[in-house]
Amino acid sequence: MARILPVASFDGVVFGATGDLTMRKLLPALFHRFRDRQFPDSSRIIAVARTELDTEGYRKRAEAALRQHVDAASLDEDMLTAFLDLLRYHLVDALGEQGWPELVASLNERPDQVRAYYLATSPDLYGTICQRLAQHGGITPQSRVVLEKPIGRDLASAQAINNAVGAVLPEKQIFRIDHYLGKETVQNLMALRFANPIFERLWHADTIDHVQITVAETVGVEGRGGYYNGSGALRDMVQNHMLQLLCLLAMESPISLDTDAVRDEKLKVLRALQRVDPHEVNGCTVRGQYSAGIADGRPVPGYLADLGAESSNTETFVALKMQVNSWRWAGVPFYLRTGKRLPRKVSEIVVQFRTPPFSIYPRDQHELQPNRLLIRLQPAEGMRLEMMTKEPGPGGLHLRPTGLDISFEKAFGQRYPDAYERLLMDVVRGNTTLFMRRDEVEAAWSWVEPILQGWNDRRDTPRPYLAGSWGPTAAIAMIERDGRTWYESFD
Ligand SMILES: NC(=O)C1=CN([C@@H]2O[C@H](COP(=O)(O)OP(=O)(O)OC[C@H]3O[C@@H](n4cnc5c(N)ncnc54)[C@H](OP(=O)(O)O)[C@@H]3O)[C@@H](O)[C@H]2O)C=CC1
Ligand SMILES: O=C1O[C@H](COP(=O)(O)O)[C@@H](O)[C@H](O)[C@H]1O
Repeated sequence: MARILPVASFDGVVFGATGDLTMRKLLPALFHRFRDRQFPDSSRIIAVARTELDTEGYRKRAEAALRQHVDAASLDEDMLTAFLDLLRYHLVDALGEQGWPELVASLNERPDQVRAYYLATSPDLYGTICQRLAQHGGITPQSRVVLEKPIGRDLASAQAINNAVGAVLPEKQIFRIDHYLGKETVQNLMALRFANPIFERLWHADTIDHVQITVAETVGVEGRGGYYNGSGALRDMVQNHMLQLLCLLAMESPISLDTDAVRDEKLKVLRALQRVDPHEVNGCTVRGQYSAGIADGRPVPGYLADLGAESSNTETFVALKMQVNSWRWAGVPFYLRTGKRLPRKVSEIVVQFRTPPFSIYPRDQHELQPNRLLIRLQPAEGMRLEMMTKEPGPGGLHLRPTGLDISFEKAFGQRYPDAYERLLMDVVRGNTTLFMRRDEVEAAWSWVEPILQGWNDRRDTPRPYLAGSWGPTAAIAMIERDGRTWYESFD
């Protein structure tokens, strides 16, 4: 069983409490932590939104969401009742006056309590919510604010949000969440690299041919079109999750596990990314938008039908070829791809090692060289080192690729907590290690912006791809032009 490190009693305030993220991710995560008695029942979870509800009405919505999103084996009825008792609802319009005095008065009944404000709303509201909280006396020395990604939609809006929030709270009390950093398998990337000298010796342009990062989803836009259509795959997934994965793969070893030591090294990678000038987007980016096809074995509509729109220039898929300008990575391409309505839900990293031009083995055997490390972030979390082995038995020499496999479930024999479970508890602890620092967010936007500009300058439209396919064929062409191919593990 995983070690449970209890946290202090807290007041958690969720703005956006009737939304998809709260119902599908935040409440289930808090329930699991409560069920494991990681926080005391003197804590309060205060739900905030505009919808006309009272606390009883909100508890009913929360119960329905928990019954839908928490596995039945974990849904102990007594625990569920006790958890729902922690919930309170406040009707507050972030842009209006209604509800603010009552909300803050309720919170200030316990002025010394750890107070975590989770902003699960559109990023446009982050500054206003923080300013209103300050105006009404809701910011205390024990207050933290959690900002969901993407923070803004470009560098300027990100800076404006960071300035507005930073005017109310110091950096160490601002938690910019990227839930991928809460995934155990993502945290394990640092252990893989910096706790295993064997890999650190190989982690270099001399031995690595290229790296692939795939974050594939089978879902479509799922009713989130209002947000997603203004975002697209580049802002939604690359500017945050995938660049964070790339940072952890490419960074130098931090001098310690101290929060800023780790974040300093990630920042260096973001600043070393080869800038894609707007006129270069064609050669190193591919955009796609899913059309009607098949998902999870059933017919599904295309993005426009999901959106209820006649047209949209929003990409639901993006593939990129990137370079990190450092001595370690010079000349090693990083291929990234992410999309909705792809054939499988999988997040996977492939480190392809170089195959030497010479071998003592026959050429037809030599060319089979897998010679790669697979890191499966989800599902079936684990790793596989693919290597050549001699087929047993007589009849000449035959080599076969096989794998050295680690299944984290088998190795550790326990439930993997959802990323939000760990991150929410770190917010209560005040531990910002697994959160993004302001300069990281802004450096990521600085790299993404010229690509957005290039697409805009070219009036680029996303290529259609069948739902259930691996995206536009141009994404395959992009990597195959370099004599490589996307790796698709089907186990
Ligand atoms: N959903 C997901 O899977 C993920 C979402 N995110 C991020 O989380 C945030 C929320 O996303 P999501 O839950 O999908 O969005 P939704 O549109 O589902 O929910 C938005 C929430 O904000 C509330 N809200 C809107 N306007 C106001 C206002 N003026 N005052 C107070 N509350 C308001 C809405 O409630 P009401 O209308 O009742 O006021 C609703 O609860 C976004 O920033 C998104 O990028 C990040 C990762 C994943
Ligand atoms: O942040 C987001 O992530 C989810 C995918 O998260 P995962 O943990 O299931 O891989 C994605 O569906 C959503 O569009 C995006 O906003």
